[in-house]
Amino acid sequence: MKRTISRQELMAAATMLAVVLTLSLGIFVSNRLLSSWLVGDALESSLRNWTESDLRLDARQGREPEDLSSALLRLRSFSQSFVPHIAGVDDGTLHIFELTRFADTVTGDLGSSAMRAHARVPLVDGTPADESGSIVAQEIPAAIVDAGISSGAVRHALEQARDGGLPRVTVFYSWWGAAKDVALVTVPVSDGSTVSSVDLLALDIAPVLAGANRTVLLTTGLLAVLTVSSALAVGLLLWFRYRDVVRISRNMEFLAHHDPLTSLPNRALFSAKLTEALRVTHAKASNMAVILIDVDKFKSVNDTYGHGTGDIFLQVIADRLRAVFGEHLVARLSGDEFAVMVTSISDVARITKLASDMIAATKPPCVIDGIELQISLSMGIARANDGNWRSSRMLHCADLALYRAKHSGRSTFFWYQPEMDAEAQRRKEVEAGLIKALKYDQFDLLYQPQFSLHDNTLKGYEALIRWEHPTKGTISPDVFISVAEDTGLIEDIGDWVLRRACREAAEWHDKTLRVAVNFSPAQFKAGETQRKVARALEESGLDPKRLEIEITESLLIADTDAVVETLEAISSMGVTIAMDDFGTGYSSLSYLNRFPFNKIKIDRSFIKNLGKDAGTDAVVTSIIGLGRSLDVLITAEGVENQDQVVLLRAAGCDLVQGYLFGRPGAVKGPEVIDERALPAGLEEEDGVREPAEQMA
Ligand SMILES: Nc1nc2c(ncn2[C@@H]2O[C@H](COP(=O)(O)OP(=O)(O)OP(=O)(O)O)[C@@H](O)[C@H]2O)c(=O)[nH]1
Repeated sequence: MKRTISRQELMAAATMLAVVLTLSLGIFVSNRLLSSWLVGDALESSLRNWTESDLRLDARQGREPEDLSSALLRLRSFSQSFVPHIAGVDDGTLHIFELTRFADTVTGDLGSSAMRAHARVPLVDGTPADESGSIVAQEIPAAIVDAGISSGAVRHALEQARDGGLPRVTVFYSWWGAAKDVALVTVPVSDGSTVSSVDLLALDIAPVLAGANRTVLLTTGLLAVLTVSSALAVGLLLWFRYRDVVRISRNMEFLAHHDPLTSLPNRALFSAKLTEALRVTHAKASNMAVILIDVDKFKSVNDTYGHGTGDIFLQVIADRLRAVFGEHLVARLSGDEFAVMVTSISDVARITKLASDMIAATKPPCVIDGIELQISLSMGIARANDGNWRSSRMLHCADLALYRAKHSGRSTFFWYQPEMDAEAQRRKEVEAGLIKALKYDQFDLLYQPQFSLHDNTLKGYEALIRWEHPTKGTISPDVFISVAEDTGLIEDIGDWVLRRACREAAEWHDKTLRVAVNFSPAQFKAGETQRKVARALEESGLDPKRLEIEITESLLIADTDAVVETLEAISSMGVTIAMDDFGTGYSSLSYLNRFPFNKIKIDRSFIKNLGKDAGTDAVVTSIIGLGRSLDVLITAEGVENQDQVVLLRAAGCDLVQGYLFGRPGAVKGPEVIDERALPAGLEEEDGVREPAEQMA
């Protein structure tokens, strides 16, 4: 398969090439410089250091020229004053003498075989150079060339010497920068005004080189080691950097498509895969499904145990999802929302089985830092069974099914059904209607009386909201409160109820009657709610003792200090705090410890079965007993017949509320219970249930 070279690979190759070139250049330059310094410079400076005193003219005239070579073998240095000394003296004898003398004094170091050749090259009279600038001399002596010096080098040396001046040493270098073992000494011989000839000495400088080369080799080796190790270090650094860059870009790539907390694919990746899978499904005319999963009451885990525990909780849930849906694509879409794409299974029964398995997998509790947390998941499933499905539609349909699961008691799953679209549409309309209702003041309050069973007197009313729709008539809170909670409109609606109830109660004729107002957990804002209560009291002038706030225990599931502090602040104003729907929650008794309630309202589901079921009787009796021992008033709601009243009174219940005593309506004057007037066994009329008495 043809592979293209990546930019990084090109860069690496270029870097390696640069390193090799730098290395070679470094070795060459170091060799050259060192050789030049150790050999050439040393020899030349020896020449220059030669002093007149070294050249004492204790003439031994007549010495044979052939002695010259042995004398020269001892060549050590030349003197600047060498040339002047020979100037003007008989060329042959004195010059030989001088050289001999010179050799006698300075050649000790080079050894007996140092002189490879010597020759004198007379320059052509007056015309040292031809038109081309080359030296015109007699033939280049063969002995010098044979000694290993090229004729070009000799010619060059002659050219330099023809201007006179000092003797000169030329050292030759190999291609890789090391000095060759032969050097050329050129000595201009002057007759006073012009250089008449040049003496050439080819010297074997191997002994000099032997020492120098050792140093050169050592230094070169050192340099090579340094260069190689620097190159390796640079290479290593470059490699680490490259590896980091690759790792970072891989991490970035991973993070762009995955959730860092659970390492599951994120929404972007899930949507892309879903789109692709739908395309394939369409092409193959097959089926696929999406399961949308939401953690139930996850906010309370965060609120109760902190976000750290919440994070671990999410990781545990992700692990359980992986365990059950291992073969399928599991993703975390947002906070506590996950999704699974099921492509390999298409029949409804098997997908349903998967969902049931997942619910079963939530049963074992999750233990985090010794805290046992129960996992509860709600799921919505949508299946694409034709080519018209788009990813957004799939997710939307699964979401509708999830909504149904959430509002059907949670910890369950629902399949998407086409009628859910109509339900979603209805909720949208309700939402739009609620916005208008707030704007055009379409809400109204009805009041349901609460009587004391001790003295049969009216003690107060519970305020219940109604929506007087201009075209649809009266709408029960059952229809719109859940929409208001889902959309956040509950805050404005709750505010309206509180202010209106306070204002109207302040105007009641009987200033001893209390008014009870329901607070949805969705409208309760720690730190803010007490300010709203204070403002409503201030605006209305209602005595705080006449106001009662009813909350449900779900508010206390999130047992944050802030919630308790807010309740305490409201209580300290003199307002009564009642726990509504007692007995329907998770572990009701534990919540009574968290805040000192003034009143507990037994949920109507218990009262309904009172006298019919021994177990319910026992629960109601014990709740009333609990109220007594805690010194908390007990109200029974949903009282509909006299048998219930008899049993409640026998158990010691303090207050009653229900159709038997009055439907939600307008406030009347002072009332007492006329038990003789009460119809025995009053039931719900026309199958219409008593509207929810709270906004939750
Ligand atoms: N610990 C933690 N919490 C998160 C994270 N992302 C979102 N959340 C919280 O998750 C909560 C999700 O809230 P909801 O789904 O609206 O509330 P819920 O309590 O699960 O309510 P239901 O879904 O109706 O059962 C919010 O409180 C977010 O602050 C996260 O990464 N870690």
